Amino acid sequence: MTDPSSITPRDKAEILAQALPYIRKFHGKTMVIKYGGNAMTDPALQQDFAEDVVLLKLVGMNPVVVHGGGPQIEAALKRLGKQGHFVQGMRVTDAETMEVVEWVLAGEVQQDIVGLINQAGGKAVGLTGRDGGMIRARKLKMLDHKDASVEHDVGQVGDIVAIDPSVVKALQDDAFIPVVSPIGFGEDNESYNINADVVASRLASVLQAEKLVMLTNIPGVLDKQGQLITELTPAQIDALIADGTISGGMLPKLAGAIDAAKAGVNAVHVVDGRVPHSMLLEILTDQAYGTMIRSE
Ligand SMILES: Nc1ncnc2c1ncn2[C@@H]1O[C@H](COP(=O)(O)OP(=O)(O)O)[C@@H](O)[C@H]1O
Ligand SMILES: CC(=O)N[C@@H](CCC(=O)OP(=O)(O)O)C(=O)O
Repeated sequence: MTDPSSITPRDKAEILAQALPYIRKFHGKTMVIKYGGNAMTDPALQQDFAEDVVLLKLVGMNPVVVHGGGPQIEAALKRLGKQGHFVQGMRVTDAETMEVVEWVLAGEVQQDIVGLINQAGGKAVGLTGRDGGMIRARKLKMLDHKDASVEHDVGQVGDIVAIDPSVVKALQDDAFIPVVSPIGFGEDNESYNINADVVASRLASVLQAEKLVMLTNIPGVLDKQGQLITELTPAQIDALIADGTISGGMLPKLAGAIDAAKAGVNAVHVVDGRVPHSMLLEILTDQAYGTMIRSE
């Protein structure tokens, strides 16, 4: 993979010229960008991210940002003397944790991203799954990956029942950039904490997005030797889960990626968000970054 910091002016001109067919091809298309909490730790990178999102919008695409915030929730819990706990990549969410999740995701992380996009010249609007009745959820019934007779109680973690994308579409049509926090609502108006990868994947499917780009803190999916795997099929992913190569936060990411690819999202990529402008390079150049997930 090319390190973008080593690109010369001549390379830059080449990249700009290369971008034209992609700009034409993706005009009017929806790009769902999952911005992982681990990819947003550096302020300079956050600003680059916001500028890239605005650039996509200005050249005629429809970026939709779904953000995470796992490390930021973790830090807030620590300040309250609470220790976070995960089962198969999902945070065990009791009532107090749910309050922290809502306040950190919708109050802090989302508003930071909205502010940065607006500063970069875009018009971002922050939403949770409650807004416009977007994300209906119920309590997740989580079965063990290795032994399906074992069920884990992960508290107020949501399983998506349905996504109504009309609020996102209305905002897109009015030139706004939606920034979605992964919080759903239940039948009794209770809140659910939903993994941001799951929300991004489902939203990409429902919107029939052209691409789903998941920005994280690793070059892509790695094999047992730590080498980057550039392409993966569902069968290969199953094998990597079974032998323990894929674990933790990569589990919901890849489950979501497969679902989106199968639902007709043309390209699903897991990309290193710590590399400046990796999302833009992925969308607007010939260069492939990270891991692409295929539907078969
Ligand atoms: N085979 C694998 N390849 C790459 N990352 C993996 C793999 N298995 C587990 N992981 C973990 O998944 C993490 C990415 O998921 P996560 O921490 O949830 O990030 P994000 O906040 O971007 O969603 C990586 O940092 C890594 O620790
Ligand atoms: C159920 C569940 O695990 N929810 C996540 C929501 C945030 C998230 O997904 O953040 P990242 O994308 O940064 O990992 C959590 O509480 O951490």
